Amino acid sequence: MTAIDPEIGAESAPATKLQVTHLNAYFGDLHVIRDITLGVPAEKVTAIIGPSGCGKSTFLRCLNRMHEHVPGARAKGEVLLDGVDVYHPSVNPVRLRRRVGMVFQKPNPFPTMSIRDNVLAGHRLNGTHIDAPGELVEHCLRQVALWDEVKDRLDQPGIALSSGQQQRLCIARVLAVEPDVVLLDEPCSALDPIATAHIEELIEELKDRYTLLLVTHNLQQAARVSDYMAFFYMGNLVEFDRTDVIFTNPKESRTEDYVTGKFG
Ligand SMILES: Nc1ncnc2c1ncn2[C@@H]1O[C@H](COP(=O)(O)OP(=O)(O)OP(=O)(O)O)[C@@H](O)[C@H]1O
Repeated sequence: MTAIDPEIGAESAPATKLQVTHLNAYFGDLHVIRDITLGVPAEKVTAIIGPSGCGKSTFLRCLNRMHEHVPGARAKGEVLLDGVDVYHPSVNPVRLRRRVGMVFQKPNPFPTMSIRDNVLAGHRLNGTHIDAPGELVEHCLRQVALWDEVKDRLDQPGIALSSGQQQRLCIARVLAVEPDVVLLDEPCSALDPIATAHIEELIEELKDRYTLLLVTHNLQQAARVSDYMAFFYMGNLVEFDRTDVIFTNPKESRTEDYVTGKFG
C-alpha cells in the first residue's frame, strides 16, 4: 500500500499517473459523470465501485477517449496522463489508447486471427515494426500465464480457447503494445471462479509495472486486489481512499452503506 519514505520515516503518497479534474460526461442531454476530480495512483490497482448505472464504465472510457466513439456522447474537463492533457487537439486518440489500454467484460479476441496474431494485433493494426515477433508473443503470453497452455498451438484461432484463456489473451494483446495504464471493465464478469482467480492473480502481478483501474461489481474482488477504491453514486465520486480505509473507516455514510451491503 502506501510506501514508507526512508528519509523522513513517514508515509509518502504514491505518484499520480492520471489526474482527472472536473470531468463531466454526457450521452446527448444525459449528464452521467458529474464533476469528478480524482488522482489515479501510479503502479497501483484502483477499483471503481458503485451501483449499476452510476457511471463506472463511462468514467473509464473517458480516460482513453473511447467515450467519444458513441454518437452524441461528449466529455468536458481535464484528464492528464503524466501531465499531458489527453483531450488536447494534438493528441492522437489511437496512440493514446496504446498507452491507456482497455480490457472489456466479454473476452473479445479477433475471431479470424490465431492466438499469435491476436497478441501481435495492436502492432499490426498500427503498422509498427516488431523486431522479434516470436519473442514478443512468448513474453506477453508468459506475462499473462498463458504460454505453457498455448505454446504448442499458437496458430489455432484465439476463439478456440476457453473464455478465461481468451480473457488472458486479450490482456496479452493489450500488454504487447506496452501501455502505461490498463483499464479493466468488469474483466471477470463472464468467467467462472477458477478463471476469475487466474485474472485476479494476474492483476496482482501486473500492478508492479502498470497502473490498473478495475471496474467491478464484486466487492470481495475489489477488497482482494485493489490498493485504492473510488465509490461512485449517480455519476458523482462519493469517496476515494485506500481500500482498507474504505472498508474499515469510510468517511461517507453512503460508502459505508454500500460496502456493508445496505444498498446496491
Ligand atoms: N451508449 C449509451 N447511450 C446512452 N446512455 C448510455 C449509454 N451507455 C450508458 N448510458 C447511460 O449512462 C449511465 C452510466 O452508464 P455506465 O454504463 O457508465 O454505468 P455503470 O456504472 O458502468 O453501470 P453497470 O454497473 O450497470 O455496468 C447510465 O444511466 C446508462 O444508462
